[in-house]
Amino acid sequence: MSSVITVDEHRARILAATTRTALVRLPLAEAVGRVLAEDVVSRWPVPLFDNSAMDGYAVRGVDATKGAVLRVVADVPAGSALDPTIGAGEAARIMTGAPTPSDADAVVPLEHTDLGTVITADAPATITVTREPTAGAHIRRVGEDAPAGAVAVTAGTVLGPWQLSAIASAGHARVTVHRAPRVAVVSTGSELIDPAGTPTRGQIPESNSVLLAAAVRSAGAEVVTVTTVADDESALIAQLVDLEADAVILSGGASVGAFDVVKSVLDGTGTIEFGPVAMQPGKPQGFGTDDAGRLVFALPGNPVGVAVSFEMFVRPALLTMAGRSVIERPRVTRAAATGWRCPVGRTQFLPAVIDADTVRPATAGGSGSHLVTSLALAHALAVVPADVDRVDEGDLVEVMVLS
Ligand SMILES: Nc1nc2c(c(=O)[nH]1)N[C@H]1C(S)=C(S)[C@@H](COP(=O)(O)OP(=O)(O)OC[C@H]3O[C@@H](n4cnc5c(N)ncnc54)[C@H](O)[C@@H]3O)O[C@H]1N2
Ligand code: MOO
Repeated sequence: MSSVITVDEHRARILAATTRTALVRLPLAEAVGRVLAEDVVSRWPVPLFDNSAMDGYAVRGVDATKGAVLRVVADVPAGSALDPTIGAGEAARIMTGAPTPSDADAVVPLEHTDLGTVITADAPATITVTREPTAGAHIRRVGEDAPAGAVAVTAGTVLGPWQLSAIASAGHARVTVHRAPRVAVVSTGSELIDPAGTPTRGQIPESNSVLLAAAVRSAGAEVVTVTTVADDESALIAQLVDLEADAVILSGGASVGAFDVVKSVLDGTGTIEFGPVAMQPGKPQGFGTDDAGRLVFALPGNPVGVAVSFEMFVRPALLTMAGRSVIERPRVTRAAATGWRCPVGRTQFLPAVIDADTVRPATAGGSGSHLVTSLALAHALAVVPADVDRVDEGDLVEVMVLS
């Protein structure tokens, strides 16, 4: 893969090699962010039974005229299995969520009685109705949300808090989902030190693994290891042996430098190939499947290149592995608030700031792949085609929205 290929070609190659993870049964508490693999069918109607939407009194509507005095003959708290008989001129005190007695056809809220919301341990002997209920008032009917046997959540849905709540209500404590992809992050470079360290000449704080691990987690995948290794072939090989991962993301050492060990160690292993992709930043890329079947992404070391490469190549693959069908970021069109230069022959991905109408570079320094601080300001990537050499103020620009 030494001739230049396009971003789309590289992506297609990656996605062709990407398969979904195995199915697992997970308790609901562990399933947030996972993709549901099969429809979840409600075991019962939702709500399960007619119940009160208010704290108040279950009544026969015909009796509950304004000013009527009703005898309170029963007390029905939530969780009660009681189904008291309610005769003419009678009522049952009832709490929100409690099953409405079969004889009742309306609920009078506490506020619509002479006693108001003053609560006593025991139900009062009588109440006076101060506002007449409409027919069926404040009764939540069995199955009005969903009938028994209905599909509560469909296969393919990404499980968030609301979906998990619907599944629990449908009577299921576990779900069948695609297992979270397991990802190892390996930064390479003899110049890298811990961010809390004191750099001597030539050293810099290691930031790519911080970005990648956070990005992997944001994409709903699991980070199994995060390591930094020097530009040393045997150290890198030792690091890669026995990695329990579906995918390995490396940064640095992907280009043509004398000490680019990632390329020298991995090029030709399994299906892994290195070569330039017509993009800026992120030109030197390596990708393939290693002998253990793991997807290997060898990203260039420059931090903005790492950020862009993750967005364009790694994230879509991780989402595909996790069973997602939507793997693209939304794209919008905005007018450039200012002009900037673009590299001819490479699609430009520029960290950008957008508002309702405009897009502008996140940094005044242009699109350099080393401008790591610009990433903190950006929440979008401006995408400028390879044949454009500059964007002028007012030009319409396509933008990927990242958050
Ligand atoms: N003669 C040529 N030189 C370069 C070419 C080329 O085509 N011919 N391509 C340039 C481009 S474009 C890129 S991008 C870089 C990519 O090089 P590598 O993938 O080998 O990356 P490194 O050299 O290891 O690092 C580049 C840069 O990023 C810094 N870095 C690396 N890792 C980290 C990290 N974990 N945290 C923070 N910063 C990191 C590193 O110090 C370098 O400054 O090659 C060009 N050269
Ligand atoms: O492709 Mo490199 O990331 O432009 O500097």
